Amino acid sequence: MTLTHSPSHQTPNRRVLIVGNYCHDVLIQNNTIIAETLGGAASFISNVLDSSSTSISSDLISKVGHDFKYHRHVTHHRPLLSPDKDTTLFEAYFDLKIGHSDRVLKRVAACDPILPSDIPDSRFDFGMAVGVGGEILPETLEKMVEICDVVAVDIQALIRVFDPVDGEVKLVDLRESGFYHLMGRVGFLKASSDEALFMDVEEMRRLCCVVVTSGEKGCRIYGKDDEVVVAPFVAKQVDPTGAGDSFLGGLVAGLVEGLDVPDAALLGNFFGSITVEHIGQPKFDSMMLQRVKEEVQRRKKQCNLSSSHNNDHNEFHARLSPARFQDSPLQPELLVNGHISDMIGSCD
Ligand SMILES: Nc1ncnc2c1ncn2[C@@H]1O[C@H](COP(=O)(O)OP(=O)(O)OP(=O)(O)O)[C@@H](O)[C@H]1O
Ligand SMILES: O[C@H]1[C@H](O)[C@@H](O)[C@H](O)[C@@H](O)[C@H]1O
Repeated sequence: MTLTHSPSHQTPNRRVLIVGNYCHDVLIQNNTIIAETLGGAASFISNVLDSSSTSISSDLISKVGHDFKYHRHVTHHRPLLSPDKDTTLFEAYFDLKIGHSDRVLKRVAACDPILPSDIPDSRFDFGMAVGVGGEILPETLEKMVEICDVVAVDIQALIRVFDPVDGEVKLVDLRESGFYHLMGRVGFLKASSDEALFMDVEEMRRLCCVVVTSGEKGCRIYGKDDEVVVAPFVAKQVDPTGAGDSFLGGLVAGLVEGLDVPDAALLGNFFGSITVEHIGQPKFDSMMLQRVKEEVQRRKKQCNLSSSHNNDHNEFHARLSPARFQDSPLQPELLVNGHISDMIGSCD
């Protein structure tokens, strides 16, 4: 996979298939529940795709249980109901940090897996395998790579295992995950820097485009022959939940629009940075979205006219930055990175 742009001949309304369960997220600090929100990578991703592009028509395959609380929030993408099951539930403990990770996650309930037969027998331009609680099976991913031209995978869908007693999320090496044999058929593999420790990046980049996100530092793209660091946007973080999901939504929105991979990843950084400023799903400002759409179209035109545009990457960042602050009540010069505890402090 090359990282440079080849003029796209895309048709409007490209079909994207998003596969992964919605979940209930409970955020906990100091033995206190700080927030309960709709979660699941699929929900964050569809929020970005639906708001950022008019050229995408997305199908979302997700399962929830009888207790699902957010039917009114997901009217565009109704989940399948597993009446005998609970909705997948994660508790995120922000005061139990281990190593580099910013929170300890426990899967307290798990809904049904998504089976190949739950996925339509139809063709898609793009597939996104974005499970959170082990709901994507190897045979599910196999069907996705068969029916989608390109598949983007979040490694969290493949390498998570769950403690049998308290549900704590642990990671296994990708080689031992049961998905390893499918990696040569995947287009994009996204991992956070913690998750990237559970794969051999040098090996994977020969099979697919690897994107490693690093929170406030942005991300790094590993193509077969080249490597690019993509700069972050400044944000005041109150809750990191969903940053990686919104990043992936922005990346795929950019790719579907015909941007090259680094530019699409910049769009990913953009939506990731907005997400950390909100608890739960961010609601994007309509003027900000309009500005982003205009900048994406402008960038596409610029790239189609020139084959040596890669140095303009910084310019795209500079043009998106002001749009970024249309969504924030804060002025750019006042923004510093903070943590969820800052938010809790201000709520007291
Ligand atoms: N504090 C921050 N400031 C600016 N941008 C951020 C920040 N945190 C995350 N981002 C953006 O979001 C992207 C994804 O974040 P991160 O690397 O934390 O993913 P993740 O660990 O998969 O997230 P999560 O599991 O919380 O959804 C980053 O590459 C970056 O662009
Ligand atoms: O809603 C969140 C989000 O989707 C995160 O990306 C995932 O790591 C969590 O498990 C989930 O609860």
